Amino acid sequence: MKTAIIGAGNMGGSIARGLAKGSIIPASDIIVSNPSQGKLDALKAEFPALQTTHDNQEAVTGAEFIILAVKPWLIKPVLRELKLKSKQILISVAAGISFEELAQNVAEKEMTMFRIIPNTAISEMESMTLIASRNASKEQEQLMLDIFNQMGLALLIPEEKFSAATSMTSCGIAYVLKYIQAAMQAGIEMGIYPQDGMRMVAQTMKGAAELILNNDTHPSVEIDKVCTPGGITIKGINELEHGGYTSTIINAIKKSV
Ligand SMILES: NC(=O)C1=CN([C@@H]2O[C@H](COP(=O)(O)OP(=O)(O)OC[C@H]3O[C@@H](n4cnc5c(N)ncnc54)[C@H](O)[C@@H]3O)[C@@H](O)[C@H]2O)C=CC1
Ligand SMILES: O=C(O)[C@@H]1CCC=N1
Repeated sequence: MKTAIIGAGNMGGSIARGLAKGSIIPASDIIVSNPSQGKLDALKAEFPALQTTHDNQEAVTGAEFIILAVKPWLIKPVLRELKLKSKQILISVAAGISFEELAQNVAEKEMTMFRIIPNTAISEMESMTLIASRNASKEQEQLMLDIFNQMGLALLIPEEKFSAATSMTSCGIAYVLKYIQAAMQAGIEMGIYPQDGMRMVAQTMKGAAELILNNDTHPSVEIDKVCTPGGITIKGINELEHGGYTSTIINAIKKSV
């Protein structure tokens, strides 16, 4: 399944690496296009079978999948220059660019399209990837889920839920990292070295995520297990609430929509 990736930045580069490491699309089927050479050289050094080019049209010619991973404001000009065939499958990574806008910029308006939103943990094969489809068969949807489930966890959702879910997951990873940073700052004030604190908090966060994902439990159940009546955790939990923790997170996630 020849796959063209347009843009070799954070997303395009990570998707190329994830695909090449996975078992569905071999590296020799992947061609990545980018204007500058450095990122292409880095990809080629890791996966010698992968092909690279500076010419977007050369990349997409004959490709079954075309993954658009340029900045949102470049989607329109890049798409308008491409000559796409009705049988090709267009996959856009651009946040905030609707199927309707994509369709307006291609000749084949009814072609199969997907929108995907990974987060930056895709570089670790631990992305939460959102997928929406347009004019796709069940088999094509399943293939997309299979591909992106190899790079973490993938979920197919309707396009109208995309911006809310993007805020929770793709922007959300920055909010989660912000918690790690804040907890580290507290540790530093109390004499914990930043490098030690970073590992302590990151492993704590990974453990919290594993508790939820492995047991299908609810955060309130897990929080209850930590909070000994009259103990120390509930003092911190109540302080978080006095400081508007829950409300601030709700507002932050809604602000990014
Ligand atoms: N960074 C993130 O966390 C996420 C980004 N996205 C979306 O992914 C898309 C790409 O974002 P990033 O990878 O972060 O940006 P980036 O700036 O790291 O990568 C974009 C790449 O496109 C290349 N490029 C520029 N003009 C080009 C052209 N005419 N043809 C081919 N390549 C060209 C750039 O040289 C660069 O390597 C954006 O649309 C963004 O909304 C989606 C989810 C998460
Ligand atoms: O901040 C942004 O616009 C991009 C899209 C989702 C995550 N980062």
